[in-house]
Amino acid sequence: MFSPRVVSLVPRTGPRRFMSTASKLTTVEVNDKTGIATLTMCRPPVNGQNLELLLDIKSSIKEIENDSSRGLIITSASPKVFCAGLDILEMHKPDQQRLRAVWTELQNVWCALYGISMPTAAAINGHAPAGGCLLATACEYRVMVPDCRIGLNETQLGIIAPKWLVSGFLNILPKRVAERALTQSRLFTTDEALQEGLIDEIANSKEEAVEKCAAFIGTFSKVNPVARALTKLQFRAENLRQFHKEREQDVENFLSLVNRPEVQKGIGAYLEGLKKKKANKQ
Ligand SMILES: CCCCC/C=C\C/C=C\C=C\CC(=O)SCCNC(=O)CCNC(=O)[C@H](O)C(C)(C)COP(=O)(O)OP(=O)(O)OC[C@H]1O[C@@H](n2cnc3c(N)ncnc32)[C@H](O)[C@@H]1OP(=O)(O)O
Repeated sequence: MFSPRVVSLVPRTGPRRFMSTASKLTTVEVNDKTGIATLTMCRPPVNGQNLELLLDIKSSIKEIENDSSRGLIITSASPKVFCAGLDILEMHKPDQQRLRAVWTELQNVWCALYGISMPTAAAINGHAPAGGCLLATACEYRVMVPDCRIGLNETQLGIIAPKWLVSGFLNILPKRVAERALTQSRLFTTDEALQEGLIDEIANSKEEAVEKCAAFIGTFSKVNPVARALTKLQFRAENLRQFHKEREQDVENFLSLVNRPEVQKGIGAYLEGLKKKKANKQ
């Protein structure tokens, strides 16, 4: 199902690049000068998180961790979308084993990114609803391009986002703002996100966003890396501990929710809506 990764290293002069996986759903490029790794999601058109993309993101994070990079920047190859969240097709009339694997891998990706000790930043070069927002809020810093939307819109879809999925969001926003945003399924515009503190900076292009993320990671150059790492993990340990306690039950909750006939009907209608949107554009 998932082919072994092919790692090809290009010369150490100039930026070093590894093509992360045989399937190329992500790439990892390490800048030799700064030691910062950029993980790019490349599943057109919207980086819908299907099983293969999730497995690939997880492997790339682990690869970056093992390579002892100085920091990790996550971004997207898509021009308008950072990540559209879970691939809805994975949830429509699902194969049960695959559905279980999808949710388990979403958990694994979150856990790997949220719990990594090196500095992390998201260069949000497009829309980031739901699972896209999850990735961005697992990072320590966020830079977003103008005129996009970010947020957790699960409630609108009839889903109660589990605690672990919300914990990054809650690290960033005041509880009151987070509660209102979740209950209203609010997708923040770039300007609103900056105003509320959901993102840290705005950049005019993806390149500028990546540069700003690298500058943030650079601010740690004079900080003891072990002390930094332990301090970060100390802040995140309680959320991770709670997650590990509940992760198995969380998978069962997800499966039982998605399999409910009314939810399947809702997913079908949602997919139709996305298709109609395309037809209206043409
Ligand atoms: C719907 C009910 C779900 C119930 C599930 C029950 C339990 C799940 C529990 C929790 C799950 C939580 C996490 C999640 O991530 S759920 C996913 C939520 N994601 C969204 O709601 C995003 C939907 N997409 C959009 O809003 C827009 O597409 C977007 C703003 C990202 C981009 O807009 P743009 O105008 O650029 O592009 P579109 O024309 O809309 O889309 C292009 C193309 O991509 C397809 N597509 C978009 N999003 C998804 C997706 N999440 N999964 C699969 N496919 C997606 C879209 O249909 C178009 O395809 P095509 O028509 O060109 O073939």
